[in-house]
Amino acid sequence: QLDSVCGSRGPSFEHRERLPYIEAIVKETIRWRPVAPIGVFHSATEEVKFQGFVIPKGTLFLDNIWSASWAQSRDPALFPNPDTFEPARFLDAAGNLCPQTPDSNLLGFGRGRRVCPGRDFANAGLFIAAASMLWSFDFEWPVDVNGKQIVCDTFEMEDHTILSTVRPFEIKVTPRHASLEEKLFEMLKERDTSTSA
Ligand code: HEM
Repeated sequence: QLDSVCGSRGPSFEHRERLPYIEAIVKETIRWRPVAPIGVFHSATEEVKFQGFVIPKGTLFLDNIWSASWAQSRDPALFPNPDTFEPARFLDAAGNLCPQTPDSNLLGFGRGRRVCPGRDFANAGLFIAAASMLWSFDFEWPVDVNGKQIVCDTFEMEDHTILSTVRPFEIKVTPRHASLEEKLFEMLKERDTSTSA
């Protein structure tokens, strides 16, 4: 899809609507491994009574996004084989984004009035990063001296205060186009000219 839509010029936001598989990769990534497990701190601006509890003014709250999102994003009724990374679950038989699949935006970006206001910007950034990397390179697991693949355990997560990522891992990266470096510089130059014009 990337090669037929973007050809030798590389992906840009103009291609976004015609790259539903890349959009599906982004949605599946947000579902599969939410990166902000506890959201950000909120505080009660006044005393709140909730389900028999009195929450004093000034109480700090953290939304347990990991637990809520994880439980929801692992629900096999919503997402069959939930532990498998499967972007196609967000596509219909014709390969278009499928509105029936629950939106993973609801899983990784919080909820309610304090839902992440940067989610469209984040999704756009993830789209262009995924499209550009996959257009530019092939990615494979490296092999050890016996030719056995060294596969990263994607359940081994690391905490970084409010963020959670997989541990550092190695990957073999091979350019998919001749003279890739020159092509990438040309693309950047073209975009600089079109944005400054
Ligand atoms: C993949 C990228 C991102 C993820 C997964 C993410 C996720 C989240 C989550 C889970 C929250 C907490 C919601 C809550 O506590 O209820 C949040 C809050 C927030 N995010 Fe993001 N975010 C991302 C990118 C961004 C970007 C790019 C921006 C800004 C350009 C941004 C700005 C904010 C702000 C300002 C809040 C606080 C909102 C509030 O408390 O009212 N985020 N984000």
